[in-house]
Amino acid sequence: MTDPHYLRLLAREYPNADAAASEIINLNAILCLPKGTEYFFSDLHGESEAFGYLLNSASGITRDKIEWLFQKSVSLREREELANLVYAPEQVLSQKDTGDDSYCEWCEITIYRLVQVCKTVASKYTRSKVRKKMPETFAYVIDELLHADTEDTKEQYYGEIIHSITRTGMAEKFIITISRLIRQCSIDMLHIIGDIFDRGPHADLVMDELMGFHDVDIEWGNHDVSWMGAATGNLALVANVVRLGISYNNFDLLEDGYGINLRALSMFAAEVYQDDPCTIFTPHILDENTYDPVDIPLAAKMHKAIAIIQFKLEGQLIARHPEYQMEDRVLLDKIDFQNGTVTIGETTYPLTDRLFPTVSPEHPLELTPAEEELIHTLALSFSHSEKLRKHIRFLYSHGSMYKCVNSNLLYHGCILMTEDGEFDTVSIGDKTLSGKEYLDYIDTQVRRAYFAAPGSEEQRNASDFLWYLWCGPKSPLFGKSKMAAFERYFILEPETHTEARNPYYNLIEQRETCEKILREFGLDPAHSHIVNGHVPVKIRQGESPIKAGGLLFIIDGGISKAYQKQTGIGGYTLIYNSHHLALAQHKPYELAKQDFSKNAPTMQIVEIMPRRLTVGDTDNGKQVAQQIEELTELLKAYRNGEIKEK
Ligand SMILES: O=P(O)(O)OC[C@H]1O[C@](O)(COP(=O)(O)O)[C@@H](O)[C@@H]1O
Ligand SMILES: [Mn+2]
Repeated sequence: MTDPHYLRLLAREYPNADAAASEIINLNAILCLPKGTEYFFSDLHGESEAFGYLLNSASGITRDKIEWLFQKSVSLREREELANLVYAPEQVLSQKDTGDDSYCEWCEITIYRLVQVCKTVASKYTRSKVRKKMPETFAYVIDELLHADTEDTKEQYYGEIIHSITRTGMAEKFIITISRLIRQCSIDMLHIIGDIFDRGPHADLVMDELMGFHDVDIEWGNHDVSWMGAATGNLALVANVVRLGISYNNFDLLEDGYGINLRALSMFAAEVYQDDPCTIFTPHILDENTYDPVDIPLAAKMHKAIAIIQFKLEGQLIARHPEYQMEDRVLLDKIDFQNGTVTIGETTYPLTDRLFPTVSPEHPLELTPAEEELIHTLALSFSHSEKLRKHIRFLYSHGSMYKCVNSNLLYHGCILMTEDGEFDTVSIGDKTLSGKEYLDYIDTQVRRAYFAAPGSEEQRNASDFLWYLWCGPKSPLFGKSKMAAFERYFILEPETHTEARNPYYNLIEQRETCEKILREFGLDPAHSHIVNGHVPVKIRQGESPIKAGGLLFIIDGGISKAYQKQTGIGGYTLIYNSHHLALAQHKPYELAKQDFSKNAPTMQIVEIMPRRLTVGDTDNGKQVAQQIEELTELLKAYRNGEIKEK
């Protein structure tokens, strides 16, 4: 029974029985439409070009539609061109000879074909939903073209519209617009399961793309919270993102993308480490910088300078938070500067680099005055970056620790577990949290770091907690026993580099574990799945992204170039449409872009739906059904006179 007060509010929008009844009819029609296509990504790691391509090609969804429509009537070469046009219209158009006699004819035929493709992809949506996706300029024309039927008179009308588009010199603009609409209709919802940032060259462009997308949610990854923490002024995280950025040669992103001024750091590093080659700090060069080509030996010095600052700041942060129980992660104070060794636990190891001009053996965690000034200058640069502010805001407004959507549970890292398959517990104050409750608690803290009064104790603690989420042993975003950054720089012995994964990663091979997790989040294991990112699936070593007989998918397949050696592929995407759930395995983008048609993704249908799913089967459908119920009550209230019609 709907609250009468609410019914009165509803009556303002639907002032009489006819209005309520016609909305009920509309909503019922929506429930019968096929469910829209959901598209899942994870671990984009700044690979904006590869992402753009995967997004625009929708893992071949559009190509399939083109095949279905034109296989018998259009040559393969032209079908390829049409698909490429939908993915990257500007690029294809720029290669056309506009002076050619047949150019106008090509435009008209192309527009005609694009309209057919658009009709097919838009057929899943109501007219009004498609209209909302249309840019104003061509909204009326596209609407007419999509809904003109093919009787003779209409055919003429149709031809006339296309003709006048080319005659008025608007063909290119129209092609770009309708291609975009096709792309937008191919994907109804986009889910990004964390780690947009770090390693690859342009997380900023990935964020721009996401912000322009009509329906997107983000499940935060450990790299994302690290940037969120840097933006909220956490100095250890400022150092961390700068260190990772330099170590992957992401100068374009830092300086040009976000306007982070690295001049002070480069001057400091050049001076302090002038005679030190800083060899072990040589950055990985996966991509060249366009705007900020950097001198590699200088970048190595900057890398070392910021790494040392980070280790000091982390030591201070750990001291501020005994509850994190991470004292064993402070290693600068375990160095024997005279002998050039470090002692971890019972074992003493020689250091690969013994030059620490800024570390005082008596107070190893203290920043020098110059380091202090430097890190504050950098932090200021982060908080002043308008672009970064917009992107972080979006991570907050569209992001969360996890999401349950259409019977799928999405999160980046893991749900902490003990060896014997129980949810691991964490003590926070006088509470003991685990599973969903712990994730909810974290979600609140992450928001507090951004929204609490700047500089308040509450805000500073929450912001330090973002650092814990980056690398703490009980961080479900990290899911490993320790972050061995210090060891990987300074110690050769590989056993010190091991970061033990949480038992979760073995346990998810069993159905039982995944069922338990799904139930914890209120989902029925018989109809639900978990989608997870974070750990690259080592296909070369026989690992599979499909766990527990298809209850869980790990879709970190190496869109990030840094991981392609391990995974052997260019990443996974998951597609959930009205017919099935499918896993697309992509070729590395560098290879794919040499010839897209020969390097199409391999699709594996992992689950076929028992019948074609409709909007009525989705979460959104449940809301629509609820609205129908409320409107039906309103209608009743109008009819029995409880509420007066207007
Ligand atoms: O190889 P890099 O870039 O130094 O990064 C290694 C670090 O990244 C991590 O793998 C975390 O990043 P991911 O979330 O991408 O796995 C740490 O466990 C590890 O210490
Ligand atoms: Mn991760």
